[in-house]
Amino acid sequence: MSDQGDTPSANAGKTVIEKLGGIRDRIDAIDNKILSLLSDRAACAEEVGEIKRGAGEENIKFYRPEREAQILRRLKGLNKGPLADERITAIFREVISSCLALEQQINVAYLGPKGTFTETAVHKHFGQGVGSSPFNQITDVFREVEAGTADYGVVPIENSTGGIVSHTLDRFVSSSLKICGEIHLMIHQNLMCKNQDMSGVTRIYSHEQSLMQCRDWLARHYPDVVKVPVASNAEAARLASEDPHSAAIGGENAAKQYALNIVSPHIQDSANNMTRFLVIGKEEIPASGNDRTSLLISTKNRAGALYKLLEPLERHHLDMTNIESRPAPDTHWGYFFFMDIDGHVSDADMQLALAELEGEAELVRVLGSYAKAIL
Ligand SMILES: O=C(O)C(=O)C[C@]1(C(=O)O)C=C[C@@H](O)C=C1
Repeated sequence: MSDQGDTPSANAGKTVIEKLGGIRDRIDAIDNKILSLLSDRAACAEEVGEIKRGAGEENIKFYRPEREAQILRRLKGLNKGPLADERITAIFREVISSCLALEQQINVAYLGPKGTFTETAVHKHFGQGVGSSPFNQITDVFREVEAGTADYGVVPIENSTGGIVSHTLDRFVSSSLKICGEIHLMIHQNLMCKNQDMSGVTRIYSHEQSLMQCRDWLARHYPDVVKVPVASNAEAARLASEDPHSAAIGGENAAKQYALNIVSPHIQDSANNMTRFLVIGKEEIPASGNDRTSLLISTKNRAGALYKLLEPLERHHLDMTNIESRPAPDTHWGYFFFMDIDGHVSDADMQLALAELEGEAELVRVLGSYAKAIL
């Protein structure tokens, strides 16, 4: 069959079956090429793994998030469609994840239980090739990584509707772990129950953040149904799976996990409901070319203290994208500030600003420099 075998003119007069047959032949030939190229790529990854192992250096890293970010960014830039950037990124994420698994199996601890948005974030960032284990508390995720039982951890840090996750911020104060990456996940909330519809349902379970994200929709559609906050959306789904008079709000994963029917999809009040997650680990990540740096700074509670912290950033033209303050109860310092700044800690202007900040603050700790989320 020629390459042009199924062009409109070549297809004229053919039956639908014949036309489809021609295109399917082409798809089969393309799949054969993709398979062969995937095998070549996987063999390269095996070679990379051998070189890394052979280098004999302690702490050599198989997982290289900055390199992964560069690959995905480059391919996203080259993509001309018709597949959306998001799909191309997801496909190549899986390819890289499977290649990494040939080099080394890595384990990721996350805020569970199974079926939460954090689990979805783990696989959005690491693909399906990693091992993942759920833990009930944010502090448990930190502990697993600190103890070396898990290589990395994933925890939520902020939601565009619900705001900051203070447990995560506070835990950095007592931890020496680094931030190795960030994940942005669009959050779609769904109403789900055991039956095909909501008749007979008298209560709706969900995490309080999710209830908040759907507050207006719930007030419009189910003003008289009792809303019950529980520890996680997955727990809500579990409860709804055991009681036909209950429903739950959560992600598709939670519905799948507990075999519930989604009776109303995408019920969150804001179309741009996004949660940001952090990847935590033990190492510092080299620059990828488009990075963010997170700082933990403590200062005495005196007039103008915050202004003094911001001055060095302005002097060195650094963009601060986020700042959060938290009280520091057991110290004489007064406040901790968590800042996100565009750039990498190895950049010259960042180094100058950090040196000046150290002169102003009681404590300046770089929590990590890491590639910005790709999509
Ligand atoms: O370039 C490397 O260091 C690799 O290990 C290869 C590879 C890849 O498949 O492209 C795999 C895992 C790393 O996290 C980054 C990239």
